[in-house]
Amino acid sequence: MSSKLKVAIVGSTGYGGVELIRFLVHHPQVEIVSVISSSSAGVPISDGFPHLTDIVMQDLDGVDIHEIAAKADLVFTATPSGVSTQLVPQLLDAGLKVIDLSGDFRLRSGEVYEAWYKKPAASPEYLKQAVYGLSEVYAEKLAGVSFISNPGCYPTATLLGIIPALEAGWIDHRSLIVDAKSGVSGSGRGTSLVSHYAEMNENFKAYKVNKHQHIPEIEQVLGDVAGEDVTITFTTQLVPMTRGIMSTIYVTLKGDHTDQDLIGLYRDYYKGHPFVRVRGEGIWPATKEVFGSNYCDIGFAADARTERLTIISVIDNVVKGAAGQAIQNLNLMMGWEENLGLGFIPVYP
Ligand SMILES: NC(=O)C1=CN([C@@H]2O[C@H](COP(=O)(O)OP(=O)(O)OC[C@H]3O[C@@H](n4cnc5c(N)ncnc54)[C@H](OP(=O)(O)O)[C@@H]3O)[C@@H](O)[C@H]2O)C=CC1
Ligand SMILES: CC(=O)N[C@@H](CCC(=O)OP(=O)(O)O)C(=O)O
Repeated sequence: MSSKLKVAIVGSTGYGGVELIRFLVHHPQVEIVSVISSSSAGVPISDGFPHLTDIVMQDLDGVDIHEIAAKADLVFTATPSGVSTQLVPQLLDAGLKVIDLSGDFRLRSGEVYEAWYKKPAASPEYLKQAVYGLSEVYAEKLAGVSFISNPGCYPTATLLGIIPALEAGWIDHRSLIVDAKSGVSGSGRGTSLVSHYAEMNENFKAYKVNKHQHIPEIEQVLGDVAGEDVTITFTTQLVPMTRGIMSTIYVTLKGDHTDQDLIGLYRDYYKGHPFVRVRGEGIWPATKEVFGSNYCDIGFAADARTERLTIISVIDNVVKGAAGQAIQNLNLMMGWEENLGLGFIPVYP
């Protein structure tokens, strides 16, 4: 009998699900017992994803709660928002641990969720069970819990870039402007006009400006850190690349803080957390430097002339923004080393 943790993945045919498989196959404490699809049950997963040939040869299972509970200890739900709302409560009631990658359980208020996602919210009873899994910030709260709500991709890059300076009182949160760009895989595998090659190639496009569903998620966490309401100006843009998010943050500095001060502050804050890397003075991170990895890389430019600070934070949206952080959270939940199964060097070039 294997003593490994038995995990199932719902949404295993999506970008987040397939990336979970890529990492979990090498995780020393985990066995993937079920890869699940609501539309292709019975089909070998390698039929749809030939890159898994001879590596993962399981047939896809259907979404059957009793069957999942009979096989697994923990379920990753890599499902679209609106699906997890219904699915996760059933999994929890069946005694399973859950790590949900969607936006359905990140916001504490169901009313706020409905206002931004334009979908019915999960019931408050389950919303309050979710622990928000921004790994480096909430590591201690994640140990031993049964239900983690994984952060959004834009919030991960943005919050990791802002929180140390906000907590130290070095920035004026009323002046926060976030200019964020994402690769196209951020919109999932389903075909849409957005990801159509002819629409996206040779194009650079803003969307959901000041209306993006990740705004209340970022504001909720920053409000907790600041101890008062925080609002941000937030522009999201689609870049013609497959993976990667760059969040460029502009904020007014409180006091005379140099790049070296900021580098020291952030290195101290993230000490012991291997996946946040702080660049040296005058070196700003690029999305390629984290491609395929769980790193979040951060660089600074403090400007004494304008009294403003520019923070640049990059992640791979499918890894640190989704599957990688979900596995990091699994490790924290189970009391394992934070980087177990995630020790990949970014793919370069
Ligand atoms: N892509 C990214 O960079 C990020 C994604 N996320 C979030 O993670 C989640 C997954 O995203 P992503 O993998 O990109 O999305 P995809 O669209 O690529 O995949 C979603 C998967 O969910 C499955 N699914 C759809 N409806 C149902 C249903 N009713 N019941 C069970 N499964 C269903 C589909 O598979 P099938 O039809 O086979 O069931 C599909 O493959 C989303 O909530 C997304 O917002 C979060 C951060 C970053
Ligand atoms: C490029 C792109 O389209 N990205 C998606 C991110 C979706 C996502 O991660 O959605 P939730 O976290 O809210 O579930 C978007 O901007 O809506």
